[in-house]
Amino acid sequence: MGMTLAEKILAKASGKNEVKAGEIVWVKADIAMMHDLLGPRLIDKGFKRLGGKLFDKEKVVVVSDHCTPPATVQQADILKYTRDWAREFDLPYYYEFEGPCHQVIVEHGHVRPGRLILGTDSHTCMAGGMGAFATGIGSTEMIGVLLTGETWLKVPETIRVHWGGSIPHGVYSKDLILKTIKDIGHAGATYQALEFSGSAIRRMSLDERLVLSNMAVEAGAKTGLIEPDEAVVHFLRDRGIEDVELMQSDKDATYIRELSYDATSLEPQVACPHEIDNVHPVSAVEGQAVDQVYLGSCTNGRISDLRIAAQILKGKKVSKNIRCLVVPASQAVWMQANKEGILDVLTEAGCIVNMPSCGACGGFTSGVIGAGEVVMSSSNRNFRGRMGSASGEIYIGSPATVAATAIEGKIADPRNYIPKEVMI
Ligand SMILES: CC(C)[C@H](C(=O)O)[C@@H](O)C(=O)O
Ligand code: SF4
Repeated sequence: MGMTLAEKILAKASGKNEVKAGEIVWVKADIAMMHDLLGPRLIDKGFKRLGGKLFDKEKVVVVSDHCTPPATVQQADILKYTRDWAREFDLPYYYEFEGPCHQVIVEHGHVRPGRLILGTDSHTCMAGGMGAFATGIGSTEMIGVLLTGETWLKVPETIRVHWGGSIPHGVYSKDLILKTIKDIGHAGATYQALEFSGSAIRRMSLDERLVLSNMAVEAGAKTGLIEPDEAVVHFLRDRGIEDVELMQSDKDATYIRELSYDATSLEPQVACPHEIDNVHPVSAVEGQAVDQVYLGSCTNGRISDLRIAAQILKGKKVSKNIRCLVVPASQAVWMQANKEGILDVLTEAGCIVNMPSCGACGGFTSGVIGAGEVVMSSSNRNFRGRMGSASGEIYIGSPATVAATAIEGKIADPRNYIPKEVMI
């Protein structure tokens, strides 16, 4: 019987020829990833009590991103703890101040098609956009992975999400995933995998694909996969990685559910407070006043996102009534944006460019919101208190919607600001 991509990767990770949804398998991790907040400081005691020997330090990646730069003494202590731990175990892959872990592990070539990636963060699923089976696990579970390199997983059923047609002017992958989550619901794909397919997805850049897989968990999914293709091969080849296996779902694979859309008629979408599936077309919320806009995060802080924002904001000014924070998703993105003059364009327009970090996205550092403040954000979550005060309100949309909103100080339709010929 045919297998889905998720089943194929888990078959490989469990050393079997075939697995099927519902089966419980022991799997070997190709990468075990932790970050500062849910990493060493939480696992160290238990890990050492059980022997304290890493299964393979080449497969362990630690990224300090949530507490960078530290806003409190407690965060500074967490950073120091994490750094000391990485030194104690002589980890070859410890990254600090480089940006959110999910982006950093992609850029450094740890994410490859067919790999099983386990991380102590819910958005680990982002790596599925490169054709890996990637999922978040708890810190306690990570102790077992660090000691043995293994864990058990139930093979998930797969929902196929097909986006045919072509994406219209002013609409982006963020709009596709918001519409998808609206229909599935924020818990509608619990313990299932999403697999994105169709002509609209095939034509997307890797940057755009990663937005879809990043947000799979917002529908409750275990992971979000996209069949890897030449774009992934080129990306890895640029990083000196040649040996890339392009696995695909079999034609006769079984899906638990199939959703089919035509992207051609999609409008920009906005998730309204306080749930990510409370999604409406931008026309329904246009004019809603905001206090802050935030362009960043592992969801939508990549170079293509910054390019879109710069196209919209070039020669214009951010509304005087708001703060506009721009946070590149990594140091590499920051440097590329600098080289292209994007940071100048954004700064001249009145944006504040912060260092790559989880800071404002999760309400940890630089950029938290106060009581009753309203934000338009390019990130992935809008529950109460996510970015600071529990009485704040968060709207989520594409980088283009965020940039257009920055100009008006009110939620705005990006299609009014993008020259027709500019598409990514
Ligand atoms: C801090 C952590 C619990 C968290 C996650 O796991 O997703 C964070 O990265 C987020 O985006 O909310
Ligand atoms: S969603 Fe936000 S807080 Fe979570 S890893 Fe990404 S950037 Fe960091």
